[in-house]
Amino acid sequence: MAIENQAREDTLEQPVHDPSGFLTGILVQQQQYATLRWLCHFDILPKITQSRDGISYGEVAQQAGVPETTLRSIARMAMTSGFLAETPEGRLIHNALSRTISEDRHLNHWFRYIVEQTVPLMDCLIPAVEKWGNSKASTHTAYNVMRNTNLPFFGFLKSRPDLRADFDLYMESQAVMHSGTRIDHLLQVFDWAALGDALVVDVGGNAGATSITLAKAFPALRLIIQDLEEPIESARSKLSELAVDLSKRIETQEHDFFSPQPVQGADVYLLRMILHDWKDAEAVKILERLAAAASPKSRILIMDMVLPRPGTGTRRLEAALRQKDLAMLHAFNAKEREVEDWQRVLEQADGRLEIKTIRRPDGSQHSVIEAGLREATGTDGGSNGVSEHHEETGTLVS
Ligand SMILES: C[S@@+](CC[C@H](N)C(=O)[O-])C[C@H]1O[C@@H](n2cnc3c(N)ncnc32)[C@H](O)[C@@H]1O
Repeated sequence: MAIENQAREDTLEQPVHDPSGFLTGILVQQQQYATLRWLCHFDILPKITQSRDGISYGEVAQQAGVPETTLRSIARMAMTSGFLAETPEGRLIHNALSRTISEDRHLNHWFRYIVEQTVPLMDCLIPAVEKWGNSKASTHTAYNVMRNTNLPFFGFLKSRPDLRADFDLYMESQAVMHSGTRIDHLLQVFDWAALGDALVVDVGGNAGATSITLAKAFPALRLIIQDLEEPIESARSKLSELAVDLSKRIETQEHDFFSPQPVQGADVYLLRMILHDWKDAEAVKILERLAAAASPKSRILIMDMVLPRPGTGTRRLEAALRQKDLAMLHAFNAKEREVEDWQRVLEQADGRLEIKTIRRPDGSQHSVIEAGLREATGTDGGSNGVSEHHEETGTLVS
C-alpha cells in the first residue's frame, strides 16, 4: 500500500512525457472524478457501514436505487484513486480517506461543493468565451452561463439564500480543514501578540471564522467583522454561541468595502481571500478605501495567493495555485496575482502604500502580504517585531 501511494505521488510530481501515457492519464483522472461525482450524486458514502466486514454491493445498490453492477464498476474505479476499498470477500468498505470525507462535515461539504459547483463551472468557460470574448465584466463569466443570470457572483448569491449558505459553509471548510488554506497559517506569519490591545478589522470577514480564531489565540485583540448583510447575520448567530469573554471582543458591522471605511486608524485591516475575487480596478478601489482610513501605524494584511512564475515552485503547489487562478476567472473574471501585480495594485490605490514583507508559511497556499503607508517605515523597517522572519519586499518565503 505504501508503495502504491508513493507511485501515485510520483505521477503527480513528474509529468509524463509520452503522448499515450499523458492522454491515458488525463482520461483516468476524468473517469476517477466522474465516479466521485456519481457516488456523491447517489449519496452512496453514508450507506457504507462501519463494520469491518463491509457491506455487500447489492445491499448498498438497493438502498440507493442504483444498478449493482454499475455501483461495483464505479466503486472499483474510485479505488484506483485511493478512495474506498473492498474486503477480501469482495464487500464494499470505507478506507480512511473515504470515511473521513464522508464523516467530517467540513470535508463532506467541500467535496460536495467541488462536485456540484466548482467542476461544473469549469465546463462553462467555453460558452462564456464564445459569448463574451475578451470582456472583463464581472457579469460575463462562466458563472453567469452556469446560473443563467446577469448578476455578478455575490449579487446572485443575495437572490439565492440556499447558494449563499452553501458558499459560506464552503468558506468555513476552507478556513478550518483545507491544509493549504487553513486560518492557522495566519497566526504564524504575523506577530499578533506584539500588537497587545489592538483593533483588527476583518474586511469581508464572512461569518467570522478568522476573527473568532484570532480572538481565541490572542486574548488582547479586539476585532470587527465587516461583510454584507447575510454573512453578518451568520456571524451574529455564531458569536451568540460563544462564551461572553470571547464574543464581547468581536463586533459585527454590515459594510460594503467599496464605500468609505468607517473604522479609522485600526491597527490592522485584514483582507483574507478578498482581493483575488476582484479585477484590478476593483481591488484598487477596495485598497483605496483602506488607505484613506489607515494611520501611519496601521497595517494592511492581505492573505491571498502569490502566483509563482511558471516552473519556479513545486508542480503540486503551482498546480493548486493555478487551479485557483482559473476558479477566480470562472466566477468573477478575476485572478490570482504575481508579486508585481500586487505591487501595482497597492501603488495605484495610494502612492504611499508599500509592501513591507511577503511571507508564505510552510504548507500554506496563501501568502501574507504586509503593507502600510510609507511614512510608517520607521527605523525598525516597520516589520512589527517579526524581523527574524523578515524577507526583502517582494520575496516569497518558500
Ligand atoms: C472569498 S470570501 C472570504 C471570506 C473570509 N475573509 C475568509 O477568509 O474566509 C469573500 C467575502 O467577501 C464578501 N464580500 C463580497 N462583496 C463584498 C462587499 N462589496 N463588501 C463587503 N464584503 C463583500 C463576501 O460576502 C465573502 O464573505
